Amino acid sequence: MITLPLRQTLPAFYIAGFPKCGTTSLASQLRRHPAVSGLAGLPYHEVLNKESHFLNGVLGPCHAASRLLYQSFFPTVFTKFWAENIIGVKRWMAFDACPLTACLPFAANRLSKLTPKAKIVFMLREPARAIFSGEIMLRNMGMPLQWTLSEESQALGSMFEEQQDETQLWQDMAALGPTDPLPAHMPHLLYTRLGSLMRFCDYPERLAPFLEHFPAENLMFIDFKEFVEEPEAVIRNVLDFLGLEQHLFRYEQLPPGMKKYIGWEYVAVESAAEAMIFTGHRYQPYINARLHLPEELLWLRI
Ligand SMILES: Nc1ncnc2c1ncn2[C@@H]1O[C@H](COP(=O)(O)OS(=O)(=O)O)[C@@H](OP(=O)(O)O)[C@H]1O
Repeated sequence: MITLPLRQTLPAFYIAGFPKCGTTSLASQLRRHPAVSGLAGLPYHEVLNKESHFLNGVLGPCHAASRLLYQSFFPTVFTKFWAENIIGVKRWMAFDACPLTACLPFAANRLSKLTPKAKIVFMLREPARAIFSGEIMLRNMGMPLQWTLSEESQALGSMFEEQQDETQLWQDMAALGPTDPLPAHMPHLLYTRLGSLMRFCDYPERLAPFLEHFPAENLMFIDFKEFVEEPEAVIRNVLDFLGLEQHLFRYEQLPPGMKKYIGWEYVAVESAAEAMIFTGHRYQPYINARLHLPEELLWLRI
């Protein structure tokens, strides 16, 4: 709070999603550009200077709209001064790479009020693999999930059935005004239910509010596969999209951010490779059929 008068910045751009689609890796690469800063967070974990969770209610359900509070996440005027006047970059910019943003139906409206000129990058990945990656992350964090994509399940259909409280949550989130308090149980339901992860991957529905609130030329879409295969080319496209100087960025290969580690004690999984193959084959067609991916997004399939 003491430093708040020095924190006058809101994001010039977002990596708004989607969860488990390579957002941490892209954010780490962009932070290496001298004109770019992430959050002024803590150094202990790769996500702490990457994603604010501001719209997810990290400051409490009533504080997910305040410009001043959002500014408190970003670096002070000293960082901007240093970058622009001493290093000599054209324009210094901060960004938030909270991948849940793209999943929140009220986010586009709020971001358009806070930062109408912002540019927004979305990374998309084949849904079954994104969901499986999410499951493993949550299990590794000790989450007692009631569902799994890693085991032969007789109840394939019912496992994917959305529960009433989830359906209600999505209706409530869609109806939120720009400064309304968030539903109190929102973070819990979003992080624990398979239905939520399925909704996250309903890319056309999730992207619709962003297309409504931002001009199309401010939005960029990245195929996770392309990012993995040609990282430097993709990053350089992002630099162009953001108007960042190419010559100030030197590409270096980094370890994949938030990489899956199958280490929880779960009897059905014998190896990460086996679990991946099994998941891809068994659930991928089912998930895609339920999501009704339109023609334009069929490239996401394995
Ligand atoms: N360069 C590269 N090559 C291969 N795979 C990569 C790369 N960068 C990120 N990843 C994979 O992306 C997954 C993590 O995505 P996110 O960083 O968006 O996750 S998070 O939502 O922020 O938790 C996570 O996927 P899984 O390993 O399947 O869990 C990362 O391994």
